Amino acid sequence: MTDPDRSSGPPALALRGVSCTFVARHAPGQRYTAVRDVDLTVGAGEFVSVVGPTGCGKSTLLNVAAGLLAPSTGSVACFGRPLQGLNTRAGYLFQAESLMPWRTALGNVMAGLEFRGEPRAREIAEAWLRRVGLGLFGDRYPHQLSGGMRKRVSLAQMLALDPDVILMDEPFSALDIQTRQLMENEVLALWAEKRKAVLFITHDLDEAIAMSDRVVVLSAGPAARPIGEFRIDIARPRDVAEIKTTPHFIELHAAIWDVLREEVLKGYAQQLEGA
Ligand SMILES: Nc1ncnc2c1ncn2[C@@H]1O[C@H](COP(=O)(O)OP(=O)(O)OP(=O)(O)O)[C@@H](O)[C@H]1O
Repeated sequence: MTDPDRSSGPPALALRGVSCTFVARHAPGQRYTAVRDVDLTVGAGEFVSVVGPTGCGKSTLLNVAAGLLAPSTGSVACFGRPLQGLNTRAGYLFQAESLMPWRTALGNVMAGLEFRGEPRAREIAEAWLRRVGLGLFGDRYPHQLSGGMRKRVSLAQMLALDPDVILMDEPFSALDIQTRQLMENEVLALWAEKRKAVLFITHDLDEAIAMSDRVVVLSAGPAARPIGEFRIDIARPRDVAEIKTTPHFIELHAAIWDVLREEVLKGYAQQLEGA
């Protein structure tokens, strides 16, 4: 297995000195700095999670990496090239449902491939549906599938396009715990095959540790920034449910929670003030 530290070449993603300022939601004349001066890299083949209190700016950073949001200051590079507009080397998986309700599962997985003009769109989409365990469900519409199945279709849709960088924003948070653990294991198994760079956003520390090579902790906002970084030296392949009871996992959890706890309390207090 390749050690991401030893991979040569530029990182898959490099955010340098990134700040994002918005018009404040509750005070339109004022500006709100969500994140300030953030340096964040994801090496080629590396799985990096960002955790932080609610509203600290995790999704903002992901949107910057996706090219959906231009930072107010700072720069973003993907494999050494400055990002201009959408990050075309990245694939996304978001928390929200993203399937087209008027297309079947197969039709949804085929959509991006067709858009690209891929002549083997159907064949590739069928193969990916089988890979995510939905080979027999290609003709179902999203409303005829369970939440977990819909998430699998979204995963197949994203992976079928073979992105070099995968961006995930709390993709499994709406799923029940058993489905969630199955999906996490499946994502890890698929990831292990190709070792694409992953930037994974979650507020769930257990999930972050279980999945990642590295966990970055963001401070509470405003002007959130990374305040801790932890290498997760747990052997792979991992079973996300099983490793949570191992002494090393518990040790890592305690060390990261030690940094995160105060920020979570700050974030929670801010949320109550804003309510
Ligand atoms: N377009 C915008 N306009 C104004 N404020 C914004 C905008 N986007 C984000 N914000 C603010 O920036 C801060 C960071 O938001 P963001 O969604 O990145 O946080 P998060 O850490 O992903 O939150 P959560 O954990 O709740 O998903 C929040 O206070 C949010 O209200």
